[in-house]
Amino acid sequence: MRTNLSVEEALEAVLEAAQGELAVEELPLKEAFGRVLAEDLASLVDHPDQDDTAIDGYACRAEDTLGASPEAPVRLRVVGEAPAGRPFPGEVGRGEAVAVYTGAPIPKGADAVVRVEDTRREGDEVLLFAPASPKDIRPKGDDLRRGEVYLRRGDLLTPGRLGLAAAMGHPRLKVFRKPRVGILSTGDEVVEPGEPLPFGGVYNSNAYSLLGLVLEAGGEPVLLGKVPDQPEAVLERLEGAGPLDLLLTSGGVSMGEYDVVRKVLERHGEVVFWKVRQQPGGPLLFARLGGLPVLGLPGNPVSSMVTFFLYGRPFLYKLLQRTEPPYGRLEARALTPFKGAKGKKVFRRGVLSVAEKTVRSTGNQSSGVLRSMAFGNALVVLPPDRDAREGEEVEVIPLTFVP
Ligand SMILES: Nc1nc2c(c(=O)[nH]1)N[C@H]1C(S)=C(S)[C@@H](COP(=O)(O)OP(=O)(O)OC[C@H]3O[C@@H](n4cnc5c(N)ncnc54)[C@H](O)[C@@H]3O)O[C@H]1N2
Ligand code: MOO
Ligand SMILES: [Mg+2]
Repeated sequence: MRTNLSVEEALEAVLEAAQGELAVEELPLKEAFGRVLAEDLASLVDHPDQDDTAIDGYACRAEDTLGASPEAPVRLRVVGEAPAGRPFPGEVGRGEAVAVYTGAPIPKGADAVVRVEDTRREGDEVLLFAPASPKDIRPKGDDLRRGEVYLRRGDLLTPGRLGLAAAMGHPRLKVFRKPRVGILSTGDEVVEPGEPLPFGGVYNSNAYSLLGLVLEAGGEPVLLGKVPDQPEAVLERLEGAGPLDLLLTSGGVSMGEYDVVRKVLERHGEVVFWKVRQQPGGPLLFARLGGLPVLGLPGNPVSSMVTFFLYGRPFLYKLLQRTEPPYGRLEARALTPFKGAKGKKVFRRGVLSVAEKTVRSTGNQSSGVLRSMAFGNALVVLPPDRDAREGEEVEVIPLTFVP
């Protein structure tokens, strides 16, 4: 077993365990939102499929309209119309115009359009107060070209990308199966919300903040409930967990006599590492139980969330072959001081303003104060042995869903 790893070493070990291909399933478009594509998608069509008009107006020949102005309007004969979806069947000749509506193909013979606001209709004729121009013609393939790949294996299906898949003509999409992530809470003191809280008890918040984080990262959470701090109880629940791609346990990984998760995994599994030089989350444990990777998250509510974010989320991204990194990084100016720690990389919770490029502390930074994760939107990263003073530039990891 390795111990006292750096954050980078720990991440490398966790990612090494994210092996194997997730099965692929085919879903109709309406069920594919938020899923990850398992295939490259090429467009089945050109869009627009031919030159079309971006405005409501008249299509004509530009050379017929040169110099048109309110003082010297040009008069054209209207020979027909082309609403979107109903192309004009004929051809536009000299001195002629066709009434066109946004999205309609440009009629044969025309090479320019004038907006309806710059015209006046007079029966079969139209007066143009401005020259027609080709700038409002959207060329064929302006948006999409047939055969070109616009979405790739590993791309998350965001609203825009789901629409793009539809625009390319695909009714069904191949996506990766969601990785199944077990969530097991441990602790004699842990009680489900809704039950009376005994003296010294604490409501089980970890299961639900982890559930949210798993969903956000594209996994399928499998709630395995809560077990007391007894090795037999932990083992029994783990063995009955069903097929999983990753198991999260919360609590029971530190130095205490009743920190049984570590003991169970040492005895019945293989502990890959225990303890990372970071705060919060220092007691993090990573193990294998049979073939199953297990992240033993420290029980403190902030610690379990931060360690999932830093290790569990990249694990799931790798399994899902995501094209985007699991989180971004940026620099911001500290509006408050942030306290570092000796020999440890520190992740303080902050409120980041992207517009101002500033970050301030959420206040009480104890690992037991979950409000810092509920109202903070970023982690402020401090290298070992470094405090940040007010006004200093600091590294920040936004705690938001990366598209
Ligand atoms: N002597 C030492 N004591 C501790 C150390 C250490 O290095 N030496 N490390 C501290 C750090 S850092 C952390 S983090 C915690 C980690 O503790 P465990 O993973 O063993 O977790 P527990 O002892 O079971 O619980 C810790 C804390 O979190 C609360 N908790 C647990 N589960 C939940 C839950 N599902 N929902 C809400 N809150 C939960 C629990 O009641 C405790 O207050 O150890 C330090 N100790
Ligand atoms: O590292 Mo513990 O995770 O601070 O409270
Ligand atoms: Mg403990």
